[in-house]
Amino acid sequence: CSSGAPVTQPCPGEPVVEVLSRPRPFLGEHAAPFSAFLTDSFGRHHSYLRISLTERCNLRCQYCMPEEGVPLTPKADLLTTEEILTLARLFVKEGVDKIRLTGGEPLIRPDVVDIVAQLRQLEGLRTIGITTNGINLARLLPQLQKAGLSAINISLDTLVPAKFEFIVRRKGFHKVMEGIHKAIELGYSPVKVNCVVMRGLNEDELLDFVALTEGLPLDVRFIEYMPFDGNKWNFKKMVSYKEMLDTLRQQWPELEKLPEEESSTAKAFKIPGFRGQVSFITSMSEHFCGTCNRLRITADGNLKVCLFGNSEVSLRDHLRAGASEEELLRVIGAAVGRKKRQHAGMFNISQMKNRPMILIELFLMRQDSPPALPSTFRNSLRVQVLRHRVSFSSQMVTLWKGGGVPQAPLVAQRWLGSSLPQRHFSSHLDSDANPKCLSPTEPQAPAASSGPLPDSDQLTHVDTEGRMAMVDVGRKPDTERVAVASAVVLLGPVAFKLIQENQLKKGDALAVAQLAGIQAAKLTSQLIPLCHHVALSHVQVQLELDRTRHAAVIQASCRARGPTGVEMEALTSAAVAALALYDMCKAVSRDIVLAEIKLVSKTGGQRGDFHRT
Ligand SMILES: Nc1nc2c(ncn2[C@@H]2O[C@H](COP(=O)(O)OP(=O)(O)OP(=O)(O)O)[C@@H](O)[C@H]2O)c(=O)[nH]1
Ligand SMILES: C[S@@+](CC[C@H](N)C(=O)[O-])C[C@H]1O[C@@H](n2cnc3c(N)ncnc32)[C@H](O)[C@@H]1O
Ligand code: SF4
Ligand code: SF4
Repeated sequence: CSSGAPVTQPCPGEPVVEVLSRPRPFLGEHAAPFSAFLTDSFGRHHSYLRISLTERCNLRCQYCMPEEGVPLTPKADLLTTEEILTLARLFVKEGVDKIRLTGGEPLIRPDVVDIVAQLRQLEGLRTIGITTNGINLARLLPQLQKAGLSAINISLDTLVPAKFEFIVRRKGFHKVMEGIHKAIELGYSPVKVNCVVMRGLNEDELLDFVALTEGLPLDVRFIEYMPFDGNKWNFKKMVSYKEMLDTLRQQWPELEKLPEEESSTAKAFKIPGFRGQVSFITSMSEHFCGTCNRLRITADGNLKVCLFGNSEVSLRDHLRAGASEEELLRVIGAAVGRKKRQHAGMFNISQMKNRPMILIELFLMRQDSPPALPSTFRNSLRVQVLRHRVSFSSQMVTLWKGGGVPQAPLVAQRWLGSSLPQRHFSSHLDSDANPKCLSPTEPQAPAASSGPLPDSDQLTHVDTEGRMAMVDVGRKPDTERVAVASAVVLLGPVAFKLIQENQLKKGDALAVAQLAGIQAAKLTSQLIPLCHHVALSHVQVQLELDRTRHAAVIQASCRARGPTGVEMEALTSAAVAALALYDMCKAVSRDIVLAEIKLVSKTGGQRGDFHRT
């Protein structure tokens, strides 16, 4: 999940979950072993870290960003500069020697020059690169170069200004060209130009792009169009590497293949006598996962071990919870250890959920919206039920006002089900039956019914006539509530090994259990009869393998601001994640024990904090 409440430390007395030792390639007598934390179970060393500096962008490229835009993470949830540098320092200490700053558009982050300058101080970091759309490049490059920027990749998908505006939905062609020339002038070599090739859009410009390399020291890189949420990827729109190569060879039969660079995304070629070169990034038709050395940190602080994997872990939450370096490394090591051998294949990844590209570098789409909704609506629908009130994202309002989905209020109400009385809903519609957009920071509407608070010596779940009743929490003050619960699944050696190697026939058990836990937290009020519906602001479920016990240790953490706590959400989440793990493994063993479901900590309630000792 993208979100995640501050993660608590393992409790004293809890079993220590060790990082699994992974096979390491032979390194020679004198070479220092590469960090085990950054080595995955296939022996790949992750020495290249991509950090997204922002989710924002001054362009709107069709292949990267859904037309209706992307919901942005609140600023407070994005990594601060200090957090970025702390993480970078840690990764570099462990052996990362190349960092690429990306985004969104990294050059719209106001302190980008300062970030480069501070990264430059990190001993062991050999390359600091940026991937940019080039709009602000000419202006910033001199300062960036002085600060220590060593490599530049610039995106440009067409050499026709009018087409540029169509593809990126903004103006700016000439600024990008100016940026490219500035990079050449300042001595960057080669200047890499990234061109995403889409059939019917720009595949007719391949030769024009190659022609640029005759006189300029460019590496023009043709990129196969990749599928991400909301980018309308379609196999027919993708132009494969082989097809592009054929087109080039017809014009330049002498095209020469250059030696492969280790762990590079690109296959490079050169036309003899040309100053520059041409490359192909073949993520779709010929993946290069075997030599993958990349990790990513998203702008909201999640570690994403694979571009096409949707498993993420929040380093931000661990940092903010005061995790020590060792604890952070343990979390990083566990995530790297779970990295898959390769991506799931072109067609599978086009079916799976992943962030839109602009946010990769979690936005977990609501997956529980009713299937009857038109997909554009489903993807952009963001409705929050904040105890007795409903708020809609501005994006949603635009859609509505644009007449896209006139039945939206009804549909949303159906989605929310009967849990929300009509009056609460309609009070947020204006006289034209359009929703009023309330931001989550606006004062909350008073609770609809707020009877007396229960007496402390009264049974809280029984009314004065002895019937079952929910506690009325309407008058309790809203406070920030966090609860963490855990569960242990004793898998036995057979299921443990299969999970560890991700070899279960049913698929990635840890990922399924994690999602089940997140879903369960959201559904708690529907499962536990007298439990209130709580508008959760974060749910995080983490699973780690404990080799000593052949167990999976689950930790679920829930956060909400409100008058009632979230321990039931955290407990339900951990319990259901454990059940889901059982379900994934029952075909290989029934000797699986679900154990130790317990509350680890709870903060923010009137009765004081609880920490299990
Ligand atoms: N499959 C896969 N493709 C990637 C990954 N990182 C980048 N790419 C592809 O490479 C393209 C260009 O990305 P860049 O930001 O220029 O990064 P790069 O290719 O790693 O750049 P260099 O560091 O110069 O090698 C992207 O559009 C992707 O198609 C990755 O981790 N996995
Ligand atoms: C997400 S952008 C971020 C950096 C910067 N804003 C830029 O455009 O260069 C990083 C790279 O991903 C590429 N990209 C984005 N969406 C893609 C897609 N669907 N398929 C292939 N490459 C994509 C972009 O062209 C760009 O080169
Ligand atoms: S590819 Fe880069 S420039 Fe284009 S929308 Fe995505 S982040 Fe912005
Ligand atoms: S798809 Fe995943 S494993 Fe493959 S190269 Fe990209 S990040 Fe690495």
